[in-house]
Amino acid sequence: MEAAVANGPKKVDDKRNGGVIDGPTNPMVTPLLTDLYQFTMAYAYWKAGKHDERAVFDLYFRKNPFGGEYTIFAGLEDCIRFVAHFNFTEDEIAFVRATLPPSCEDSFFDYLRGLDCSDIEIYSISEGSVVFPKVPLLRVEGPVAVVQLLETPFVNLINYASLVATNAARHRFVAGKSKLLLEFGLRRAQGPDGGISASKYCYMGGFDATSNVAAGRLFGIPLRGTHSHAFVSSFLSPDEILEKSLCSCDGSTVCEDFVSWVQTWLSKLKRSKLLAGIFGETNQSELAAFMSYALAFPNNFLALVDTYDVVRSGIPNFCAVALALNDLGYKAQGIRLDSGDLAYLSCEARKFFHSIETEFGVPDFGRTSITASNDLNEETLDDLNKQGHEVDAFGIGTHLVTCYAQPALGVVFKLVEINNQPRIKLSEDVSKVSIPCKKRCYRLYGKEGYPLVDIMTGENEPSPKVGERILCRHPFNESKRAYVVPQKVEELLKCYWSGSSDRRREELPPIKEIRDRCIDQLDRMRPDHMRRLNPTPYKVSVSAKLYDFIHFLWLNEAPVGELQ
Ligand SMILES: Nc1ncnc2c1ncn2[C@@H]1O[C@H](COP(=O)(O)OP(=O)(O)OP(=O)(O)O)[C@@H](O)[C@H]1O
Ligand SMILES: O=P(O)(O)OC[C@H]1O[C@H](OP(=O)(O)OP(=O)(O)O)[C@H](O)[C@@H]1O
Ligand SMILES: O=C(O)c1cccnc1
Ligand SMILES: [Mg+2]
Repeated sequence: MEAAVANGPKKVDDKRNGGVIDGPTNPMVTPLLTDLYQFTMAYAYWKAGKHDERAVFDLYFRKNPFGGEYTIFAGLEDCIRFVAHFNFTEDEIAFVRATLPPSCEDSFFDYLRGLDCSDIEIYSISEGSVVFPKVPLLRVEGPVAVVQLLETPFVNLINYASLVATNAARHRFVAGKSKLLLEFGLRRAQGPDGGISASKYCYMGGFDATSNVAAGRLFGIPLRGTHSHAFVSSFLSPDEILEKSLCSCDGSTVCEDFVSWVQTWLSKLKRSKLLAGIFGETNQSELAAFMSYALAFPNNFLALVDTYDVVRSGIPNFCAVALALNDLGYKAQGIRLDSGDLAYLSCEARKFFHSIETEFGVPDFGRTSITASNDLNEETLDDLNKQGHEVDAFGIGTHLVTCYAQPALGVVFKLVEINNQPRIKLSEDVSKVSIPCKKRCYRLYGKEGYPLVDIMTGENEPSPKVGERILCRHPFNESKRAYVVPQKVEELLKCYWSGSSDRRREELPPIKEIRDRCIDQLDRMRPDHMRRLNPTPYKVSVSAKLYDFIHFLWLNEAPVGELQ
């Protein structure tokens, strides 16, 4: 196994494109990360002399997740990194040999030994795009046995990535653009890879930062964090603080006894006009924890205020420390609420901060940041909005990273053509019938600049043209069709891996660029596709020619029943 994470992923120098492709982020992503049947099929293809037949597979999903009408496509870069490094080590070949029945011929393993993805071509929608059911996210072409070996890892790499990026985008949609969204899910994620992937793809889907340090290092994602209840409850009293001096922010003065200074502020607050009667004796061990944290991080003081009593202790204690820091030229960052009624408590905190700004003339104190966490999800965010709240930042873990509302996206990988012969997979369930042929896919935009419809055509059909009317048909429902005169036509599938051919491939953009694409595309969607309750389905269609062909092939392949 390659020690990719510890020593930095292996690199492949793709000279034709002037770019270096790193190896998979996770060293567990090897050619063995597949289902056994991919190897048994590879052997059977090989034995039948079919292994090099040129196959075309589409990777797509059938239904948008979370009851929505859109999905964010993520995971492409990991697929490309995987194919760029696809080959078997001797150990892996020995394991496959020991796993398959002894009757399998030796030459098959020589064949495996020589395999790589130089004969594979991958056309893909750009990562971070808004995508819809049935439209291929990836079209993978190459020798059937090799493409088949890629099925499971590709579906694995795209399924959760796209699901969690979509979940992040949906949380962003409800929270609103102005809120800071922090992903706090590592401890609750499905294992280390779940945690790392969640941090990466939540950032891609529109979160601002993660608490996951390893993800910050691997992907350059902004890191953020506060502190825990354990830190607060670990202090017993202010007497524990031995080093009490704090230098002012500009270094010009030293406050020799920060602890007493904070106590003085607390007394002033207790006696103040606007705050009188709100609180009495605050919890002194909590105050000690806040003071210690401020002494350690005077520029980044953010206090968790719900360990004992938010209004009677946490907020006044925070304010006393923040005001003492303010006297030394430091600006406190804010508070975190992690229990109770987050709408009510955030409003109480805001009132408290405004009163201090007014009474003590501390500029901007009223705008001190309020972070909320505790089992948040789309519904609670929506509810908080309806009630009215004063939260500036949300820390979200469990529901976000485990995709609590829907655990899988149901991505599939289907053969659509072999040796230039279109293939179809039939099903009693029409939504499961595959769309045959090597296809091109386009997004057509309307007058108002919104995407109107995605259309799939046969590979050799002329592309839709701006200003030219084109008939868009539902792939399976005869009566659903519409003419569209596109104002803009965007071809969706671009070459991201061209094997050893001379075809130019697209660069793999940095994660920040993918995130910007995602945010930008979501912004340009028609609002009724985006709403949470009963969103309008986005139309996915095929050309008239492809429609006719699908139904010709369907009739051709389906046996005619006989009534007795
Ligand atoms: N104003 C609100 N409207 C709707 N849901 C809220 C509101 N405030 C908090 N919540 C949610 O309500 C749930 C409260 O959780 P829970 O019943 O475990 O209480 P708690 O406040 O965490 O108590 P504990 O002190 O035990 O931690 C959380 O999921 C939280 O996100
Ligand atoms: O609630 P989530 O969306 O998963 O966000 C992450 C949670 O993790 C921490 O809780 P902790 O591990 O201390 O557990 P607890 O709050 O459930 O006691 C933090 O205080 C958040 O509440
Ligand atoms: O930094 C935090 O406040 C944090 C990080 C992870 C989980 N809960 C909280
Ligand atoms: Mg919690």
